[in-house]
Parts: sequence; C-alpha cells; structure tokens
Amino acid sequence: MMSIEQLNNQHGIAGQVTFETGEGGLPFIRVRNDKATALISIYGGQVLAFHPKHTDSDLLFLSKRAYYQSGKAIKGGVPICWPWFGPDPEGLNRPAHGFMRNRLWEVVETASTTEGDICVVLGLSDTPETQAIWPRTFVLRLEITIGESLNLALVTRNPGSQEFAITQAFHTYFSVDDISQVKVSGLENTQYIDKVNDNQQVNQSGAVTIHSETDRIYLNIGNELVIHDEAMKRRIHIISKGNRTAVVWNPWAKISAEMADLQDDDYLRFICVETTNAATDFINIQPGSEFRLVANYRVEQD
Ligand SMILES: O=P(O)(O)OC[C@H]1O[C@@H](O)[C@H](O)[C@@H](O)[C@@H]1O
Repeated sequence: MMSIEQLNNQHGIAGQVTFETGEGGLPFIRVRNDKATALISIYGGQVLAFHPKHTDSDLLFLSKRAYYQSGKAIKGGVPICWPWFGPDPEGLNRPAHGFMRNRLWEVVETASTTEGDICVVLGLSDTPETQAIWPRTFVLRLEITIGESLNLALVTRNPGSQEFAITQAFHTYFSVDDISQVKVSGLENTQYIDKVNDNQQVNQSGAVTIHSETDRIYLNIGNELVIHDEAMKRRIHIISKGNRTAVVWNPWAKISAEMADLQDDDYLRFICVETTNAATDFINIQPGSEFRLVANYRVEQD
C-alpha cells in the first residue's frame, strides 16, 4: 500500500483530487470540481459522499455510527457487493454481500475528463487470499465519475480459463429527509421477491412507498428509477445498464435499533435502492471477457 504522500504524488490532481488520512486511519480521496464534491474510501472501494453544487445537500446517507475498521463494512454511501449479493450462495458462512466491502482496494488512475469531470478508477484482482475465499481469477475495476451526476461502472473481467458466475450490487444508501414521504417510481407493474414475506412473489402496483421493514428484489425492471423526496424537494434519477434486478431495502425501526452501526431512528433518513444482478439475474463471465454494471445518479432539485 502506498503512503498518502505517494498517492498524492502519483494520482493527485492539484485542487481537484487529494488523498488524505480519513476516519479510522483509512485512506480517503477527496474530489472537488466546479460541479460537485465527493469523498471516496479506498477501503471498500466506496463512495461515501457526493454533493452536486446545484443541490442543497448530499446525495448519500453515511451513518454517524459507521465502523471504519479493517474487516468491517462502512455503513452508508455506495458499498460494493461482489462477487455475490446477499448471503453466501454456497452456504459456506462467508460474509454477506461478498468480500470487497471490507478490503483495501488499489488506485488504478485518476483523470480529469474533457467535460471537466473527475474520474477515479479503483481496482483489485485476485490474490492467494481471495483465491482461498473464492477460487476464481478476476480483475475488478470501479470507475467513479464525479460531475453534475455521479456515474459508477463496476467492470468484472475474467482473465482466467474457466467461466465464473457472479451476483453483485451498488448497495447505495440514498439520503432522504423523511422516509414516510418518499416514493420510488419506475417499478410499477413489476414483480418482486418479498424477502420479509417468505420470498413470495408479489406484483407492485403503483409507486413504492415505505411504511414498515422492506426488503425486495424487483425482477425484469426497466433502466430508470426515480426516488421522489417531497421533504427534500428533490428527485434522484437512477439510470442503470447491465442489470435486470433492483433491490429496495429499508430496515425500519426494530432492525435500525438493533444494528450497532445505525442510530435508532436512522431508518427515517435513508433508502437503499440498489442496482443489482441478484436472484435469477446472475452473470456468467466467459474466459477473456468482461461485464459492466453501470449506475448513474442525477439529482433534480426544486
Ligand atoms: O450489510 P448492510 O449494509 O447492513 O445491508 C444489509 C441489507 O442489505 C440489503 O441489500 C439486503 O437486501 C438486506 O437483506 C440486508 O439486510
């Protein structure tokens, strides 16, 4: 691992991209440009904050009680679930949501684009340690573009000789002012697997609203979802590519109180609307090929 000084020398961009020691001593990347500010943790490959200048507040929820500790996931921002979403698919007691959320990534490159955006690329490939957890050869790349919108591309490449399958997610925690006033549109008339109701398959009628614990995998979805936040007077447009599923999750009061890295009433302040390849939407990656999962988040502020 390079020191903060080495990272700044190699990848810093004057006035726009700065490496710093963040919470818990973890290496963070601070991005500022004419359009937005952002904070990225190299640990977890996780965007923690994104604030477009034309809006009143941050796009992302980041828990005040989040752990910044080796081995633990940071609660909030955009956790990367990879190479599986949800519980261990092989029942081997490996952590939920894979092993990329609690691992130090590498900085591949930083650049300013011709449009004046900043692009930060983080990556990881297999090591003997990852091979022991998940015996596959891979190269993973996360391209984070900070402009008026936040654009994320998670690119999985298979440089090996055996096909492998993954599920994955941008497990994004969006900040909301009051969950009871939030609506998610774009999922009308789709079917979802209801994880809080015996995995029953249910038809979504109308926009999604949240009034109790909610944990759903929406199937065969379109490519644009909108989070309408009345209280914050903003709409978040999520445009995605590469996924046929999306997850909507809010833990509600009991689980929020039980989670040590959330405040009791934090469930009021976020909604996870996740761009996923989950359930039947798993992705086979052939030797020598790659797969891109893309999510773009744009905020419309009144
Ligand atoms: O690991 P975290 O960030 O606490 O998130 C856990 C939740 O993540 C969601 O993606 C799942 O759908 C839920 O089932 C799960 O409880």
